[in-house]
Order: sequence, then structure tokens, then C-alpha cells
Amino acid sequence: MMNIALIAHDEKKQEMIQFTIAYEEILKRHHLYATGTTGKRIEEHTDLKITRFKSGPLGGDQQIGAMVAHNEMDLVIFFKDPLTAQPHEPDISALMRLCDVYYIPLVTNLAAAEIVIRALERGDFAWRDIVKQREGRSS
Ligand SMILES: O=C(CO)COP(=O)(O)O
Repeated sequence: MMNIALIAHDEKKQEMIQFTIAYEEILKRHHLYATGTTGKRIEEHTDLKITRFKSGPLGGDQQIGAMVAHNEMDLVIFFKDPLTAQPHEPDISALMRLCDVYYIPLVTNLAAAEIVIRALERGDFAWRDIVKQREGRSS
């Protein structure tokens, strides 16, 4: 079971809903986390159970970033809106930066998410279990 973050900006929420409906069978086998509004919308349209954080502009991206920093997040699926300025742009950058710091797979659009979700289904994320076991042993 992997810990997966689902985040979508307003213009991309419909896309995220369609994505989670399409891949519900795969996603339901994992622990799901989301920023507030994204999580609420997904729960309204699917049977997925989601741990909801605060809304993005109110700190949700940072809460997910904290999980990344603790090596508790295995995949971040973040449908970003590249055409609209966000008031919490620094938080968004910080989350993406932490994914790079900790080598956490981060996808920022639907096309990449489709590829990653199939990789997840194939077992390509097994290396994350190895990393987490090692961290567990060393701490
Ligand atoms: O703003 C977001 C990510 O930066 C998403 O937040 P919401 O899911 O609360 O809309």
C-alpha cells in the first residue's frame, strides 16, 4: 500500500474527478490524501476514502509537504493549473521542491498521471517499500 496525495487546482478539479473515477479500482488499494476541496470533490463522486488536509491556500500543500519531508508520501499527483496565478504559489513551489529533495515521484498533469498509475499497478513502486524499511531501520 502506498501513500498517495491527490491535489488539483480549481480549473483541474473536473479532470481529477474523472481520473479518480477511471482509476478508482487501483486507487482504493492505497492510502489517499488530498488538499481540502480536492478531497471533498473526489469523495462526492467516488467511494474512495481520503484523508483530507486543509484547502491548498490555507496550508494544505504545506501539510502534504510535511509528509514528504517525513518520507511518508510515496507519490504526489498534482493537477496544476498553469494558466492561473495562485495566491499560495510559494506553498506550491515548496511542495514541489520537497518532492525533488526526497526523490518522491511528482506528476503535474493528467498524461503523466495515467502513466504513473499504470506503473503503480505493475508494482513499479516496490522500491519505496525498500527505502521506507531502510529508513525505519536507521532511525
Ligand atoms: O490549491 C490547491 C493546491 O495548491 C488545492 O487546494 P484545494 O484542494 O483545497 O482546492
